[in-house]
Amino acid sequence: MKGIHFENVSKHYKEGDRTFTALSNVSISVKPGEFVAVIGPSGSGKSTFLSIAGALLQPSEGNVIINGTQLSDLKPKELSKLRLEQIGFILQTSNLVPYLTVLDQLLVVKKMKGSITNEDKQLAKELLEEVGLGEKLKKYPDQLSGGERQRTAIARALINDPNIILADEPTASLDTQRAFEIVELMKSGLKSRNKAAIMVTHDERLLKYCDKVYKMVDGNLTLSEEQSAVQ
Ligand SMILES: Nc1ncnc2c1ncn2[C@@H]1O[C@H](COP(=O)(O)OP(=O)(O)OP(=O)(O)O)[C@@H](O)[C@H]1O
Repeated sequence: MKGIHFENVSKHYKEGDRTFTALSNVSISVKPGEFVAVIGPSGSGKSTFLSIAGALLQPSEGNVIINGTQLSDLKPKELSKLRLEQIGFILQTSNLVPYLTVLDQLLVVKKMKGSITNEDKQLAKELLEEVGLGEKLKKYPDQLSGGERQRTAIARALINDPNIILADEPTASLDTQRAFEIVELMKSGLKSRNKAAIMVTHDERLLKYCDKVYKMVDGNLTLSEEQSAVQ
């Protein structure tokens, strides 16, 4: 089973002697090449869902399967390895390391897996060129615009050739034009590489770029009826 699959996943948080259900029986499959959006009001469970998809948080019940591997079968070390190799994260504020250049933001991810080869450097440069940052390899995050920082984050998410891309409000800090550019870039990057991608967003203008739109309401995930057309 390629891609990412949730089978009846629930997450309960303990609050004193009460239990709060943040995710309730969520089932979803995102296949390679599919770009899925999850929308929903604040507090509906989107971050909890994305954290579980990214193997950062364990579900209380149910199974998460990434490329055929059931996450509950893995030991902590194996989970970290899977996170590094199979999942690319793009976060709201890009989370770049302030003292690393654009090129090094990508290479540091490679370094986590071992030493950096010339091929790694070549690949990092190619990815940065693809996202329009070929001229900015030596710049630091504070020398970049918000859109350029998100472009760096997209290239970084792709450097290990992960199967799954998870994006949490990737356009939150951008104006409309930049937001569209970033989502178009994400879409072309993941479609050309056949990645399964999930984007959590508040911004309904971005849904036209997605193949399917799911709504999260009070921890329940349903396919939205106003599903966007496949581009
Ligand atoms: N560690 C925690 N302990 C207890 N409750 C939590 C915890 N994390 C989240 N919650 C609760 O679970 C619910 C879902 O939270 P979550 O952060 O997943 O929502 P969200 O849809 O991402 O919201 P937002 O759009 O505001 O980021 C909320 O009611 C939140 O208060």
